[in-house]
Amino acid sequence: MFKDKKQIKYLIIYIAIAIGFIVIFNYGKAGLTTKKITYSEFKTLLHDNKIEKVTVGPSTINIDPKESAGYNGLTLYADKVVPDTTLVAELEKAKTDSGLKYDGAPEKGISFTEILIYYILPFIPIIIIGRLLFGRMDKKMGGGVMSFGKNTAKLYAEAETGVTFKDVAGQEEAKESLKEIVDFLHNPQKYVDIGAKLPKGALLVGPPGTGKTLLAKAVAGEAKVPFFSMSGSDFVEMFVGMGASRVRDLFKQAEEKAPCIVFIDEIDAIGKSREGSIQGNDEREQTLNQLLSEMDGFDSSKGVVILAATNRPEVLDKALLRPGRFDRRVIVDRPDLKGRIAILEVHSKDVKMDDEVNLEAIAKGTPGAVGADLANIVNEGAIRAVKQRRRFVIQEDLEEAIEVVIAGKEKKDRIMSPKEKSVVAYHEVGHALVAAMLNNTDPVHKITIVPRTMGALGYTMQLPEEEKYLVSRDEMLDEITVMLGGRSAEEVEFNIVSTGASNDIERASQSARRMITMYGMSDRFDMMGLEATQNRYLDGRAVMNCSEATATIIDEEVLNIIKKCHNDAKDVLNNNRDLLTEIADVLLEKETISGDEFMDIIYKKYPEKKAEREEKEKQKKLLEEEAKKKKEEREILEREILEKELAKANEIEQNKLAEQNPQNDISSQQNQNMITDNNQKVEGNEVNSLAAKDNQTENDSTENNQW
Ligand SMILES: Nc1ncnc2c1ncn2[C@@H]1O[C@H](COP(=O)(O)OP(=O)(O)OP(=O)(O)O)[C@@H](O)[C@H]1O
Ligand SMILES: [Zn+2]
Repeated sequence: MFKDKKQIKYLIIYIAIAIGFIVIFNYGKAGLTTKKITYSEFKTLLHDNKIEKVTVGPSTINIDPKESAGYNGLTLYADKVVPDTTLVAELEKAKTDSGLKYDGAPEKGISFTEILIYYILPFIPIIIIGRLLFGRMDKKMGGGVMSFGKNTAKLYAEAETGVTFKDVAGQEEAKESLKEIVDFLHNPQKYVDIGAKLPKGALLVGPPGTGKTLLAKAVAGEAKVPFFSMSGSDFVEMFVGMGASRVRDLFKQAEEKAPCIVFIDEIDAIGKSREGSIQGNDEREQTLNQLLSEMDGFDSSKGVVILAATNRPEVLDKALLRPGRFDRRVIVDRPDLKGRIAILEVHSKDVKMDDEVNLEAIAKGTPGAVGADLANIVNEGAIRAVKQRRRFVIQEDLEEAIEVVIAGKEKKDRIMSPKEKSVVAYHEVGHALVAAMLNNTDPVHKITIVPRTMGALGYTMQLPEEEKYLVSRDEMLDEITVMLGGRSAEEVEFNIVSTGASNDIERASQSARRMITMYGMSDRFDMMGLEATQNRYLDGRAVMNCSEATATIIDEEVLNIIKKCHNDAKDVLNNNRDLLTEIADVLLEKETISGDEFMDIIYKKYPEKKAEREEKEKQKKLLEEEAKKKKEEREILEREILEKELAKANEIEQNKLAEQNPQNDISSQQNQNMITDNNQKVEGNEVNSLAAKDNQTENDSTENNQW
């Protein structure tokens, strides 16, 4: 009920004020109109004839003094302590002397007026203050203690996000599909007039950190409309029925502020499919139903557009994806090389960089990284520059930042025994050497045995020479062999096995399994699909799709692959014991060696490898040039086709106009312009769809053999 400390603080203040009021009122009862005096003082007043009236009760005596007694109208009372046998005689005497009135009274109960004054009245100001306090709190924090249903909780509203499409880099396809929504928000009437059905919602789908939230904000920013955002998990937080009422409130607010963007992050938290859940989750279902009916209910011509983000589109309820709801799907995938360069550029805009900094190299070194990672790398680099008292970020800062983001900070103070250090060195060189000797592997970029905070005792970094969208069977096998090369080196050199290879083993087994179950790379099962990806955008988790008997055979096949690769790795290392020792010694001495240093040692023994590498690089350059030329040719061709079509369309249109209206030259001219405009738009779209790449991200792009 109390969501944070602030709320508890308010409650304490409230109670304190309440107690204060009660004390004041009760003090008033005791001390403001009555005064206690001693029994002897009472007797003195009585003898001096200064009393108007006395009422004798079982335990107290109430006294109304005369004005001459000087008590300013206070009522007095005294405790009746001792049995006073002469009291009645004295009262009788005073009655004759000065007309005193006296009476006996039973101990009286509390009268209704007293209850009203002393016990009810004080609560009125308390209630008023309480309402004021909590009312204010509601407004500040939304949905506070006194208004459970009213939703503003965690609703995050921005009048203007200030984010534009320029801030989102490398998501060109996604931006293209969202531009339409921006245009619609700018000018809904245009669409209404022509009778076009307007988009109600779009679903942004992609892995975490690729910029879905950023894109949604950019749509709002470009259209200059308010941005409401809420996370799916906030809807299903508190009590049953809350979620639905929050949805209702959210839409009510949005309609008041239309045109605007409503962004629901993690929509899978409420939008999970209702089928298949036997138990059912009433709260979530209610919330989802409310969302569906709100989406159906609102009038899209007002200009409310709902954007939702998820990285698990496959679990969403089909009803959410039907026309009129989230019928558009915008893929926000991991950026490719070009995208990564662009993202790095965006984030280094406000960072002072040395002229030598090569962002392309950084982008090449981070296959698989998403926008959030890259933003993080630039920032880590800047922090490192500050630490080293430099005014500019240099390439080295960024290189180091990549490693910090991948493997954690260096832990130079960890002391390892020389024996352990040597095991780690051989392990890493094992990975690197196997990679260098096999044909279908990525070049080694760096080998290090400086421990890192994220558990790595050392690692070997390989970087692909170019963006890869497809991985062949041979490449997968060689990759597995490289992963197993670390442990193999320990065996070959020390004839021991250690716990250090657990991560290698896990990844190798996973790759081997996928080869069989998902990629159709085994003879035994041919192209039979045995596993289905469940979670393409999150972690690629898969579910088995076969009988138990088959699963047993799959295990056998996985084991066969692993055994073969393990043996291959050991063979490579046994054949190159000299290199293994030499490089391990260098690594133990230097702790980190670069890919070039490493390859130089290899080239001494295998000069032909050097020639091979050079040949490869030459080929690559040629290919690049060819691709560039082809692209230019294609553009020229497209332009020619377009021009021809344009001319044809103009001709037809002109002929038509001439028939209809032979005199009116001006309007025909105008129409011609319009046609040109339209055609230009077509051109833009065509170029774009041709440029759209088949962005296949199946390959495991992190190639760091952590130990
Ligand atoms: N394409 C991009 N261009 C520029 N910056 C980006 C891009 N993608 C991500 N970022 C950076 O990463 C941060 C996090 O991105 P964002 O929160 O939008 O990711 P998301 O896809 O919504 O992630 P999640 O699914 O975890 O919510 C952004 O604030 C931004 O700094
Ligand atoms: Zn390893």
